[in-house]
Amino acid sequence: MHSFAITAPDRGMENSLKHKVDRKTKPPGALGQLETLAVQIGLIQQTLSPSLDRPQMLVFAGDHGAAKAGVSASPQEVTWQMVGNFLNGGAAINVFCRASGIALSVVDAGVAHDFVTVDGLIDAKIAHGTASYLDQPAMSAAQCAEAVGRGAAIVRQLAAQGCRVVGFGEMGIGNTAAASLITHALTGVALADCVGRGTGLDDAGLARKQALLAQAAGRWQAAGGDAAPLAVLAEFGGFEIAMMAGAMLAAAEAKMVLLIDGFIVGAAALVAARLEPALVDYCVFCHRSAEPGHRAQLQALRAEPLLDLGLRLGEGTGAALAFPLVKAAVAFLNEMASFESAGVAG
Ligand SMILES: Cc1cc2ncn([C@H]3O[C@H](COP(=O)(O)O)[C@@H](O)[C@H]3O)c2cc1C
Ligand SMILES: O=C(O)c1cccnc1
Repeated sequence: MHSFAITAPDRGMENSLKHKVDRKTKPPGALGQLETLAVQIGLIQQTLSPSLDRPQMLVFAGDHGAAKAGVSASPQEVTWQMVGNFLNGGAAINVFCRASGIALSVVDAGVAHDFVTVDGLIDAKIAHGTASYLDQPAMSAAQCAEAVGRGAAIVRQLAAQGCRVVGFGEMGIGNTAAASLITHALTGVALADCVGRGTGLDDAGLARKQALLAQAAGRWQAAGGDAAPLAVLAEFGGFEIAMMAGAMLAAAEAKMVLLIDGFIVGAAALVAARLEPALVDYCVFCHRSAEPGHRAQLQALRAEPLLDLGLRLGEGTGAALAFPLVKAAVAFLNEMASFESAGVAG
């Protein structure tokens, strides 16, 4: 397995950063979570004047064998069709990345479709979709390791180009189901509390999804219930989640700021953080998803998300929407007057 050298940022500068924040022309603590964010980013970059160079969104796409069994309200073809929409600039994530000043690339981690080569699409396809975890592990250990490695390689290339902040998004019909199983297996929270309506299942659809996922969790338990992070990842998939986990590990290793989106990206972050706990120090948890299982992830990671807008879209939309706040945190640290420089008593 790949290894990643991830250490928590050195806290030696923390007091200087806090002092800089406290000397700004405002009451102490008045910028709330933005103050915590400014200190976090200063620590990640080990500077009192951080900069968010070359922000990049990576949208990882993959298909799920279990999608055909009816774990989603939407048909599997929507995955590749939405990839086309991303490449044409028409999806929500395109709009929000443009609005927030983030470049966007799409990664084919394992979509069940053959794409033509185009700008903006990174071909890292492991296979045409995973196997169904209703019958067997979604992927082999070798495929899982390959996905993690390819995700890491993509981010290392970005780091070499000077990217300091990377957002994570995803597309894959059926991937809320995979995220639910991963969350259940890694946190121990009851499966029923980790399963939600995804793209919009009705009550009968939700009951069916619950039953199918209980079957999958039962098969895993019967096979020994190995709860090691990579075992869980290979068991339930998907390729986009595995590739994101590798990309996140490489991003933390490169001391980038990681913008974590909602429930599915959160499942990848949970896997990565179980492998390398210091990863969370590099993560900005951008929003709280309306998917109920997101709560279990955030609690397990002791994360306080920036936004709570009732979003349940994925694609990286919550991360792109939160990025202006991240920029604002860095901007106030760099640009706001201090009591001394402004001649204000404080
Ligand atoms: C048109 C459309 C656009 C999307 N963009 C993101 N998702 C989101 O929905 C999927 C997960 O939900 P489930 O597990 O229920 O399939 C993922 O692809 C996710 O990114 C979409 C879903 C649809 C239908
Ligand atoms: O929070 C998410 O990532 C999410 C929720 C529902 C559907 N797709 C994604």
